Amino acid sequence: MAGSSPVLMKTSSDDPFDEFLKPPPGETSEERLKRQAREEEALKISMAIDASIKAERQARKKMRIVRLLLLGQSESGKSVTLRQFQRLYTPTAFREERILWRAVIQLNIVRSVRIIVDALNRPSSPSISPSTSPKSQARSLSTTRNRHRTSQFGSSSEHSSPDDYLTSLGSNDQRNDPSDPDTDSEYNRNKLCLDSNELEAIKMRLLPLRHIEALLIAKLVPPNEEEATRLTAPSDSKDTYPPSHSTRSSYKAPEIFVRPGPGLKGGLARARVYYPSFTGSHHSVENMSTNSSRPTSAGNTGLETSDEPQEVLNALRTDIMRLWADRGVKEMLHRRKIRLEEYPGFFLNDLERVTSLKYIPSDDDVLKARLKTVGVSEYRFQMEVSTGRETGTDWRIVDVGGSRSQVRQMWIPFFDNVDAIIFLAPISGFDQVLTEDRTVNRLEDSVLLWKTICSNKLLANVDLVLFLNKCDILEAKLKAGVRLAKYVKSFGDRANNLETVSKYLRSKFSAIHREYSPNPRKFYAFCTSVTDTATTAGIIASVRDMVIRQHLKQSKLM
Ligand SMILES: Nc1nc2c(ncn2[C@@H]2O[C@H](COP(=O)(O)OP(=O)(O)OP(=O)(O)O)[C@@H](O)[C@H]2O)c(=O)[nH]1
Ligand SMILES: [Mg+2]
Repeated sequence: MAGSSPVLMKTSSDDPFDEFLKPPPGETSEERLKRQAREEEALKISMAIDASIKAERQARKKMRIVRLLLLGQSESGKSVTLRQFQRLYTPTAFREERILWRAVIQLNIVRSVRIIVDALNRPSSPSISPSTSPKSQARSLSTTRNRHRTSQFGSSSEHSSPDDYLTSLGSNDQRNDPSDPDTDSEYNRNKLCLDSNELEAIKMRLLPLRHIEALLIAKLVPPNEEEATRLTAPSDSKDTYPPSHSTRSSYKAPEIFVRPGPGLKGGLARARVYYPSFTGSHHSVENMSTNSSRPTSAGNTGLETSDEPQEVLNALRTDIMRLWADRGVKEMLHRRKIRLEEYPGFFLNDLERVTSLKYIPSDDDVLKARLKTVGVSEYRFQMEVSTGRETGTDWRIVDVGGSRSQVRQMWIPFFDNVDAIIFLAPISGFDQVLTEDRTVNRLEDSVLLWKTICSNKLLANVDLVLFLNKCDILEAKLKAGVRLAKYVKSFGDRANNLETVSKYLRSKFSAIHREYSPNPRKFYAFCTSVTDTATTAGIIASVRDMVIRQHLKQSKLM
């Protein structure tokens, strides 16, 4: 039927726009000129729009967005690495935020004191000795490397974390057995340099720290963040975390966390100290800023604060220092394999300074402070220190929670579009187990994770940078006589020093990288102590250059 319409017949054979664009019938020459002027103007506008779209596209191309992902098990040093980037490349924001970390450091100190006091109050347990525990049989990495979630090196940790240690005690029924001849209280009565009256008096005077701990948790943990305050009892370790655990008199501290992003800043900000005056604009990155937080100046070092936790810590510092300096306490901790110096957030050797009323955390303090990450967060910043090719680079660094309970699958969406990954393997943990799963050796967990990351097809073209981290702790441990060969049989009788051990472990990680990478790619590895500002600055600069290079390479491929 359509063919019967003369009009449609006409338009279908000619330009369909002719009918609409042809000059109006009877147009005068004056009208034609006006119309043509209008059409020219419209064309100009249209071309200007096109040009601006093109320019915007080019600008977007020029504005480089570099994406870096930090991966690794819990306590591997991811957040510290992020803080190092902040310290180096957004120093103004980093400096301004230092004061916010004071509450975290206060909490870290309170926890260290509680670990000591609690250990003093407990009878010792022969079953925790690595030599007597059946679980402590060291097994070689090579024989069990393919088994998931099994104890390769023994679940008894020679230098376990506080939670490991206290939990293993908690599961021991001999704890309150009065017939146990080798109790620490007995030991303390006989051997402490502080006499028992002094010791009891100190413990009594330290009691207000419990209130301070509760206060700090209330300040740091966002409202409605229940998970942050509950005791972390992984479902697969019921034996060591019985449900009745929280009602015990034993101290099993939940690790305080604040979610990254606004949660982190908000939590820190709630715990901030108010100074009579503060300065300045805030250069913080977008997702770290909160409406409620006005940064205090870290420069006001001469001002005293009204901050209850700081005042209480200041008032109790002599007692804390006496406790920590006491030879008997040291011996007791040594016998119990509690190496507080190696725990995250250790500040007991800096008490004089960090409990001062005028205390402002230093860069090093911020890097040493321990605050667990939960969730995944993107940290955005532009380098304040922008030289040459870094100009205009917009960095996105993703920091994730590394514990197994953090569901590591949450990492996967961040694999897309990533320029490089820094994978942190804390190699000092060769004789430790995971806090969240005490059947898994920390080094083994790192190796398995590394294997997973290397073999991931989504990451086939992503450069992987390996930080064999916590080399400072590793060195101290090796010097103290802890032998790698006991936990990694294949290490054999090689020299038990930092150089040999780190080289050996590096070669193992390199072999996995070679074997499991879907495509051949370069292997970058550094032995790091990311809390150390001097050595880490150079490493971070190398990583920055490498990431930028990789980013440019990827851009050209696109
Ligand atoms: N001595 C020493 N301590 C380190 C090193 N790296 C990290 N730490 C400390 O270890 C603790 C844990 O570091 P984080 O950066 O919080 O660990 P994380 O990987 O972010 O852990 P999650 O947030 O639980 O996934 C902190 O108290 C750090 O100060 C290191 O190389 N040497
Ligand atoms: Mg973290």
